[in-house]
Amino acid sequence: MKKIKNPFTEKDSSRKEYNCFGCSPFNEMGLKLEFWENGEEIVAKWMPSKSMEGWLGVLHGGIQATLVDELAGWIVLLKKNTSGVTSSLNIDYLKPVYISKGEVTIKGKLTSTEGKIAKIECTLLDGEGKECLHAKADYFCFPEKIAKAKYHYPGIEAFYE
Ligand SMILES: CCCCCCCC/C=C\CCCCCCCC(=O)SCCNC(=O)CCNC(=O)[C@H](O)C(C)(C)COP(=O)(O)OP(=O)(O)OC[C@H]1O[C@@H](n2cnc3c(N)ncnc32)[C@H](O)[C@@H]1OP(=O)(O)O
Repeated sequence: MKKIKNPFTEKDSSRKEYNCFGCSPFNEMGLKLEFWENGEEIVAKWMPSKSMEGWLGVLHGGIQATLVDELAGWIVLLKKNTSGVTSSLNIDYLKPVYISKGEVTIKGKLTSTEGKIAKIECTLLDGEGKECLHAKADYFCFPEKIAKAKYHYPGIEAFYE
């Protein structure tokens, strides 16, 4: 698997301005996600902690939703070569994600594009590899020019060494 570079950390102003709850390494409260590419799939691994709990021992469903939403956002950056915003997110919570089972894996891919909407599917596997969540996300994609001018999209080459 190929590690994806996070180009948003590289500007001088990043520490002050780059605060994405999902992926900024500078946001103390955030999830600090990092990403890998495996062919068509984008993959992240993340360690759940007690502070992210809902029901006793179970990873909060809102955090699970954030994990797949963030992954889908990066799938747009990497596979649509632009930036976008979540237009809809549908989640089937199939099994509880027990924090005690350790590191979860989130993976997903672009399945189709309908006009400005990228259709993305993601799964979340618990520490034992069991599929606990399946998500379908629709992402509204900005034209690349707008993404560059308004949304700090750095161009696809910035994500690779
Ligand atoms: C120095 C460091 C900097 C770092 C920077 C940060 C890096 C972060 C890195 C990585 C992050 C990636 C991961 C993200 C994960 C999180 C995702 C989220 O949480 S997203 C938030 C939740 N979602 C929403 O808030 C959507 C709310 N919904 C909407 O805005 C609308 O419903 C929308 C866009 C989904 C559909 O709206 P319609 O159906 O009306 O579509 P139409 O009219 O075609 O366009 C809407 C707007 O799009 C722009 N637009 C579209 N096409 C354009 C074009 N050709 N030219 C210019 N603008 C265009 C325009 O501004 C337009 O807005 P007008 O109302 O006209 O102001």
